[in-house]
Amino acid sequence: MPQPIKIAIAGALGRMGRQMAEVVEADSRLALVARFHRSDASGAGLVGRDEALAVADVVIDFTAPAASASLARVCAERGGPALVIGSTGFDAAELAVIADASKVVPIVRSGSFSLGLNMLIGLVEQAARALDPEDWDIEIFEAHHRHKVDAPSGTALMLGEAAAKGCGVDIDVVAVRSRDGMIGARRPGDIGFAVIRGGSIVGDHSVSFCAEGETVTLSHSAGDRGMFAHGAVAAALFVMGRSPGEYDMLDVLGLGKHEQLASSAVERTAQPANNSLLIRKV
Ligand SMILES: NC(=O)C1=CN([C@@H]2O[C@H](COP(=O)(O)OP(=O)(O)OC[C@H]3O[C@@H](n4cnc5c(N)ncnc54)[C@H](OP(=O)(O)O)[C@@H]3O)[C@@H](O)[C@H]2O)C=CC1
Ligand SMILES: O=C(O)C1=N[C@H](C(=O)O)C[C@H](O)C1
Repeated sequence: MPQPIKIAIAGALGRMGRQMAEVVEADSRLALVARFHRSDASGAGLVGRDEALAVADVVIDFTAPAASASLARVCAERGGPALVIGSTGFDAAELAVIADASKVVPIVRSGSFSLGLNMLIGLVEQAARALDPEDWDIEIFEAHHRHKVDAPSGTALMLGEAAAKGCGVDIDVVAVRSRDGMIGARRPGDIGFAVIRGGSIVGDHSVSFCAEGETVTLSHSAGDRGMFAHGAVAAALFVMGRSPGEYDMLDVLGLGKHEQLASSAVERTAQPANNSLLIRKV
């Protein structure tokens, strides 16, 4: 029986931090060795960040962009541990910090650790490739709970990138992230984003392809945060002992640019698991 992987959880008092602790504690392949909140907070089962990093093999981080970028920098400076980052809402400078850190430590970062959502991304790219953007307008919709602070969601942005990739265009050129007032007719080839926030919605996303007289909609609805946590566990198992680099959920699922490397992790995740759903669908 291999030694359990030592996991530290950042943002331990957040919605995902609390969910992660439950899922990690229930998984015999993992040992929850530390939970930390803001870097110097302690008490109530929490330790300081540096203490947590000293004892962990992998840190799982669902916090906020600045916190995740700073955590990645610190992990790189100390030469570990490996990181799984689920935070969303990064700007270019923060992404550059994470990319730099990934030259020293392995990092899995994804705007969604949902298996179904990552499958949807492939379907969206395929549909966008098949449908002529002159005839089929692409519109992305997302809905989240009232506490969410970034928009569009990280997932909506990933879906937009997939659609743009399928169309062979640059998302930064075609994205329309807000509309208000006399904005004029829709420009052919634009990819629009629409956002709602309310109540306790865990996360709904859809991508509509709208033509004259017909609309095709691909959608995903998250029912609870547990499945994000199970996806993050699969990412932690994948990233443990991996070479430095920035990986995403497609790599974890064996479908990404590091496909060859990923296949061994899929075998590892196929050990006795409470995330068997994930394995069956890989
Ligand atoms: N990739 C995925 O599959 C998923 C990603 N997410 C993303 O994860 C992130 C967290 O979501 P959620 O758990 O709902 O959010 P919460 O606000 O519930 O939790 C975030 C936690 O991070 C802490 N935090 C915020 N800023 C900092 C900082 N600068 N330094 C240290 N700690 C900080 C917060 O502390 P405090 O309360 O003191 O501010 C809080 O404990 C979001 O970016 C969200 O979009 C969420 C679900 C799934
Ligand atoms: O903040 C959330 O809650 C979520 N955030 C992620 C995102 O921005 O896409 C993933 C999920 O939809 C929940």
